[in-house]
Amino acid sequence: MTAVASRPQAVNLAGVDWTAVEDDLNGWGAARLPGLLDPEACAATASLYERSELFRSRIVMRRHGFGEGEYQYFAYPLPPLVAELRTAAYPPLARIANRWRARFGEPAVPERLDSYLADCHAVGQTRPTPLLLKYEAGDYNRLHQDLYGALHFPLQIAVLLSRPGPDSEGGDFEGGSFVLTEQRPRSQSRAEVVPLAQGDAVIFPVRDRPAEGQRGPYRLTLRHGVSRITRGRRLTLGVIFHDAA
Ligand SMILES: O=C(O)CCC(=O)C(=O)O
Ligand SMILES: [Fe+2]
Repeated sequence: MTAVASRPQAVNLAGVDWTAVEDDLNGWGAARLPGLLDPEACAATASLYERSELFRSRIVMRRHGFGEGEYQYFAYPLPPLVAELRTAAYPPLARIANRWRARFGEPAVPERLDSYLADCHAVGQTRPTPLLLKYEAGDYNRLHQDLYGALHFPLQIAVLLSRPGPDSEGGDFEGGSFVLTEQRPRSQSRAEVVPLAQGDAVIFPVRDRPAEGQRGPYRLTLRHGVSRITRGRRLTLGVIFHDAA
């Protein structure tokens, strides 16, 4: 058993104010969860990157034009901490997602992750999507959307596992900001940089979010990425709720 497996309280979701999360998502397109993982859980999760038997595939970003750096998708069964985070964060996020879907007259997604994944599996989206990303100095992640088939859950989470800051202050890396862009239809994009400390999470829309126009709701299109890492190494845990085709 890993240290992660033996600490079921490692995911600190109990104190989250989901109303504030929803307000932040509706207000500016992202919500920060400070200290979702403690430093020990961050280090234990980051160390999983070396355990290739835990993953179903490894992606070298340059080969696909995605940027510089690499990531690995976990295999099922997910490590306990990752499974716990995906399962526990799903219901409150589904409630937010369903209020968004209702504004467009779309049917609700299931209230529980296992039911939602059954829907994914029924349309051939069976491969797990939670991932660990690893960037070294000079690496970056181009603005993108994590869509893997016809079904997508509207929200996702990324957790910073490394310590930002200069070496002299114990930081693991510098640069490497989490960036979101948001585009109105037929308009220019707005960028939002989300400052993250080690263990902080950011919740953000996978593809779009509703905004209220004069003739009813319309969609703002979002993309996310990471600016260039200028020193050191930066690891992230990505939690995507839909499985992949
Ligand atoms: O490394 C990051 O902060 C972004 C990761 C990402 O693209 C994702 O989790 O989908
Ligand atoms: Fe992503």
